[in-house]
Amino acid sequence: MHVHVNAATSVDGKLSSRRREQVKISGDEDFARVDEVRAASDAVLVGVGTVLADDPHLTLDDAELVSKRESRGKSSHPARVVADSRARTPTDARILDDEATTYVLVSEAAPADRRGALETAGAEVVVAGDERVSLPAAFESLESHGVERLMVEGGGEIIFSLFDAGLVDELTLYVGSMVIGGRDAPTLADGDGFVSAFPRLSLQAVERVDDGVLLTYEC
Ligand SMILES: NC(=O)c1ccc[n+]([C@@H]2O[C@H](COP(=O)([O-])OP(=O)(O)OC[C@H]3O[C@@H](n4cnc5c(N)ncnc54)[C@H](OP(=O)(O)O)[C@@H]3O)[C@@H](O)[C@H]2O)c1
Ligand SMILES: Nc1nc(=O)c(N)c(NC[C@H](O)[C@H](O)[C@H](O)COP(=O)(O)O)[nH]1
Repeated sequence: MHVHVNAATSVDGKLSSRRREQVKISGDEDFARVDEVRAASDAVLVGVGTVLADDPHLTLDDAELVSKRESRGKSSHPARVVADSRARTPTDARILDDEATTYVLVSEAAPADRRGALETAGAEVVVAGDERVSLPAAFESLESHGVERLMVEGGGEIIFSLFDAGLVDELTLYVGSMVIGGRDAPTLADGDGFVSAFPRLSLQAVERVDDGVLLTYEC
């Protein structure tokens, strides 16, 4: 499976503010590019932290991209995936509407009633891992459902885990020309952080987009 992480940060590496509320870092051109990356993917993944903070929809905004997918025999939108060990996704989350298939990756620790509630709300629940979602095992399961290209839209906890597990193939990072600051504001890669064996990336392209910079890396 090809795993493409896309994110937008401030110049100081923050994904949002210390309030963990969504901050519009990208401009129109970058959001249009994000829509194209979504359209080229079989599924789009976020961590449950992003679902709780942003309540994202993760479908395509551009009707032309929807028709192009349909003409290629694909579903109208990529599937949506949330990594959610304890099945905390609210049943009224926007990702659980019927516009696209939604997989909720949970661990064995997820309470049975929460799993059931998510299934009733239309989610396909995938169990992988004991306490926390095992990303390698969950990705194998997604592959068996036909997911060959996976886009990851954050946040910082899940992105760290993906780098830690060596699962990232490509990173596109939009750096907006703004400072967010705050020692408790989420960054591109949070988790425990690395103290050695830092993942090294190979810079492929640097491009001016909106009033910021788009960096493309092979990982
Ligand atoms: N600017 C951007 O591009 C962008 C993109 C996305 C999000 N954001 C911002 O980022 C913030 C949310 O980021 P976040 O770091 O709090 O949340 P996150 O990475 O979206 O979700 C983290 C949660 O995912 C769950 N998870 C399940 N399996 C995991 C695993 N193997 N490794 C790590 N986590 C796993 C954990 O909860 P359980 O232990 O309960 O499973 C964890 O707390 C919000 O402020 C949002 O606005 C910004
Ligand atoms: N590329 C990007 N630039 C930003 O400035 C920003 N704040 C996000 N944030 C990503 C986060 O996951 C959002 O929740 C989804 O981008 C919302 O997706 P929807 O429009 O609801 O489909 N992503």
